[in-house]
Amino acid sequence: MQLGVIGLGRMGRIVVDRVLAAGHDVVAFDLDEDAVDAVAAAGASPADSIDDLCDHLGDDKRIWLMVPAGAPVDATLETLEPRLEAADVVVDGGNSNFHDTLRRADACPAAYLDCGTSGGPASAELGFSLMVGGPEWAYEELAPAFDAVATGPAGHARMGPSGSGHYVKMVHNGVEYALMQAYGEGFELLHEGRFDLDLEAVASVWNNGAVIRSWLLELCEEAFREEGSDLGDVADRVEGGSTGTWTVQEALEQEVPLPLIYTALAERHGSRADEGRFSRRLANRLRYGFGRHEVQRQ
Ligand SMILES: NC(=O)C1=CN([C@@H]2O[C@H](COP(=O)(O)OP(=O)(O)OC[C@H]3O[C@@H](n4cnc5c(N)ncnc54)[C@H](O)[C@@H]3O)[C@@H](O)[C@H]2O)C=CC1
Ligand SMILES: O=C(CO)[C@H](O)[C@H](O)COP(=O)(O)O
Repeated sequence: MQLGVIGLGRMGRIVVDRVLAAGHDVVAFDLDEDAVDAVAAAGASPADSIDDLCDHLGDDKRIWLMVPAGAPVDATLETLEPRLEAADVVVDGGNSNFHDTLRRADACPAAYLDCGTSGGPASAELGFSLMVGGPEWAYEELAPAFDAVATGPAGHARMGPSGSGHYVKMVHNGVEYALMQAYGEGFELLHEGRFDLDLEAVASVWNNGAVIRSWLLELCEEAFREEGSDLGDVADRVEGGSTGTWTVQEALEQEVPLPLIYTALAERHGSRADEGRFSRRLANRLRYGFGRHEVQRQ
């Protein structure tokens, strides 16, 4: 198949590389010319505008957006839409708010797939977990691309109609916040408590057979190995927060109590007062582990 990819940052570059590695053709565009040059060197056809990308793709366009959520998605769609028809398919692989997705799917002349993407840049080798919403025929049509970008056929599934993919990813991120908070609190007690412990060794032994082993715990182990048991100069400041806020807002609307996820979100807000809490310093470092988000340092 031939796939157009718009947005070639940390995540879009991986989409391009994995789709090329699976033997498909890629036409790629980004506002950043250096990013376009880099994927051209890797084998993609470069486009110097969205119109140029559409010219390369011809009829039955398949286009994957991997730009930041919010205004960049609307700006991209505004330019794309005059070039789209009902037989075309657009995938939004970013962390868009599902309310925005419902509005966009309704307005888009093409079939619109919302694709929640989990795994982060650290999963370039393994592939991502993809949660897809939208028309079934469009999901089937894009299956070769999903197979390539995900860990394989088991790494993607259609969740339901438009919006459901981003809805499931929003809840996934709420769970991510709560898990980071739980590990952070446990390690904070171990760090502040009555024994002088090697936290890399604790994380390592927990990752070998313990009930609480997980990828996030492997990233805790990596963080202690690279920063030391006291996390060095990693600051008590956790950035991000939009996806957790949406999860809590939706829980309030649905009257479903989510005290753990709310508390984890509130801890992020609290971290902006910089009180030096160990749990938040670990959460700050873990966001680098999975998302390559910049580590805030003291
Ligand atoms: N980094 C992560 O761990 C994950 C990120 N995501 C989501 O994936 C999306 C992309 O994230 P990243 O790759 O991390 O961001 P990034 O900031 O690394 O890359 C974004 C790219 O989009 C380009 N861009 C921005 N506006 C554009 C426009 N109007 N037209 C064309 N290109 C444009 C930028 O030049 C940049 O190269 C976001 O929605 C993010 O929330 C989803 C899962 C994990
Ligand atoms: O989706 C992700 C991981 O699953 C991204 O890393 C996202 O940026 C994390 O959310 P936040 O920025 O709110 O921490």
